[in-house]
Amino acid sequence: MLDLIVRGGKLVTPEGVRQADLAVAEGRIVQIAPEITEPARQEIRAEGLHVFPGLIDVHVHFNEPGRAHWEGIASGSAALAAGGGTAFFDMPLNSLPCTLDAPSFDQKLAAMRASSYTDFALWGGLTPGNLEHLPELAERGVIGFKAFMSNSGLPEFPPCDDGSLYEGMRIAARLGLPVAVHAESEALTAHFTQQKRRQGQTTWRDYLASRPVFTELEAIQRALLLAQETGCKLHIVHISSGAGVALAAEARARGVDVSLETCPHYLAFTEEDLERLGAVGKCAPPLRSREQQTLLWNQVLQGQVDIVASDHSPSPPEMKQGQDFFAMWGGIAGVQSTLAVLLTEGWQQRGLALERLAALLSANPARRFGLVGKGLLAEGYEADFALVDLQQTHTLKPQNLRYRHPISPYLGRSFVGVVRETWLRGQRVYALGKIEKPSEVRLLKGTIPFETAP
Ligand SMILES: NC(=O)N[C@H]1NC(=O)NC1=O
Ligand SMILES: [Zn+2]
Ligand SMILES: [Zn+2]
Repeated sequence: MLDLIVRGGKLVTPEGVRQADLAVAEGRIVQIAPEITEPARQEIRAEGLHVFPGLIDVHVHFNEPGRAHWEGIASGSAALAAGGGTAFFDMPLNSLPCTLDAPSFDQKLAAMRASSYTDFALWGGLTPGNLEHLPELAERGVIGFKAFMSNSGLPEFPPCDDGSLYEGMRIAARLGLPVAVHAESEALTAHFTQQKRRQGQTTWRDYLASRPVFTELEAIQRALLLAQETGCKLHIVHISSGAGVALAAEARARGVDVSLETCPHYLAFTEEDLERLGAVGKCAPPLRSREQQTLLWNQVLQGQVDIVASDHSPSPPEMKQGQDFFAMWGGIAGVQSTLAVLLTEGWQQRGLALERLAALLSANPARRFGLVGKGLLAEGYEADFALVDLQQTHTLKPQNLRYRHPISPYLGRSFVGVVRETWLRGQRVYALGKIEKPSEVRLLKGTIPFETAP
């Protein structure tokens, strides 16, 4: 007996969109066919709806333990599910302690198991002070190591100097795990920041001027060189500029093992929007010019960007206020809106094919990080999916947001598509505004072997 049949939905598969029935047993997709006649315990009618693979957001900061007043695992993962997501990779910082060794990993894992509505993976931190702890983090099952090349905004997570990044990449290469970098030059951004602040220039325009595109390019270039030299798998998070993507794509063409991530906010906003958004739109790297955004969109459409992730990094409202733009928290709250942004700005407005959209949000994250059985609507894969009505539109209101604080640059914006339901391994976790706890959530580990020859 089957557990579930999803009837007559338009399935978004790598081969394109096709209308079919989808059958689930024991949490997996067991059959996809024009008409499934076997009996099932439950049926859902999906005629007129699209069925997307569940989003896998490889970049969020849910900040728990320690800073649940900024966000939280329950609120953050509920927001993800409300946006069609079924798994997230939590960053090793903004939580207290940061995920820098085995005990802090264990603490975060316990918090995740207690509160998450979806599956998850954990990034371990790579900082100058924890190189000797990388092997124990690998044994625990981190998905990779995250390093900052510039100030993280938090003293407890210091950036890597070149030497530490090089050594960390050597260790990561030996362990078979990727290194993710926040690529902005500390030397240059610190220089421009001090220059501006010394002159009392602290507006949003001054903040933009302190982090020009070339400060991102310089760090990307250096990370690529170090990855090439050490043989480490590199993932560049939140590339904000078309120029940055071009640089990394060139290196990939020469054989560097690098994956490229951008975020919905770089695709949805430009620097001119900062005047209106204020601190709600502050992030690092910052929003870019229309020209850089156009280039970035073309690269997304041409398949040069691998992954779109939210970099959801909110703070309490009081940290987003004041006169000094440099002093405010930098981070965008967006984990609930990724699919909505790509459907509207990508599919509707720029002709991004739905199967390419699903590759950016689900299949590529699963493939790059070795999540076997995740990220596709195909037989044998886990039954993680979202039912989406593309006939409907919606305008994002504060009461729709499931975040700890109802703050988001997308408030008031209209989007095509409404997520009706989200299912994790054959269990409904979200339906029409209501969130439900699944019987089990899992720590996802990559299948890359972490003990390879030295
Ligand atoms: N610490 C932290 O979450 N920083 C993030 N925020 C942001 O805008 N960029 C980041 O790297
Ligand atoms: Zn970052
Ligand atoms: Zn981040």
